[in-house]
Amino acid sequence: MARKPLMAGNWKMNKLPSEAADFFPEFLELSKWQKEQVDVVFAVPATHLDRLLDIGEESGISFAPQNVHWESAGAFTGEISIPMIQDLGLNYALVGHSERRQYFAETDETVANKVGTLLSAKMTPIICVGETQVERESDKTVEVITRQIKSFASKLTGGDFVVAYEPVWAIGTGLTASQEQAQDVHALIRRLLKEEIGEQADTVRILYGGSAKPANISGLLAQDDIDGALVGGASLKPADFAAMVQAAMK
Ligand SMILES: O=C(CO)COP(=O)(O)O
Repeated sequence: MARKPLMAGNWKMNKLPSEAADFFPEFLELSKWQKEQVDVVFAVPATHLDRLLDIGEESGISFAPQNVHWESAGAFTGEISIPMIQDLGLNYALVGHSERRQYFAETDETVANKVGTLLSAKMTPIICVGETQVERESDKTVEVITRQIKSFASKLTGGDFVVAYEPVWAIGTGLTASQEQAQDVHALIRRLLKEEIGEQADTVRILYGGSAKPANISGLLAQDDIDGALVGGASLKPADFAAMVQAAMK
């Protein structure tokens, strides 16, 4: 099953709104990105989204928030709703990033609620899962990934979604999962999805994240069940992310 690769950058809490637009001319020039071949999404701070709409329109790059709330409106100080994101004309949203789970008390249940509301709104969640170092070392990887996938499975009632496998021990550490380690978990995720949604699981894009960079991206993308990457640090540098998008076009 040929799945169109998706290369996503996650800027996390980096760059100022006034600096954000400067990134894209250089990225587009260096990458020679062909949008028919690869989808490109940047998850940026919410303060940047409005300023980037024109760039999205002209280039075909999709922009996304790094988090959303599952309720449509109400007394949730500091939160951003899915209708607000949709009102900007955006389609993707990152949910369940391990930094949200670790530092902001995001749980399997809140992730599932966000997935449900995004799919009801016909948006495309990019749902992050991944085990910690302690969990991997105690042979709990399969158990943790299974729990995380099953926690939102009941919300998968149609619509497009993306899963990002991000082993927590590989994020920002310079440690990348080996191609084989990553492929094993991606294949597990697809098997679990198949149990829930049947053959549609073959169309779901599963991204790898965790110290992905120009030097290791081709090997990762060559794996059967790795359909792209969710890139942190290397997505802040136009030349690095351009090289990674090029790798996905080959
Ligand atoms: O968390 C990540 C992307 O969401 C990965 O970050 P790094 O690519 O910096 O390891």
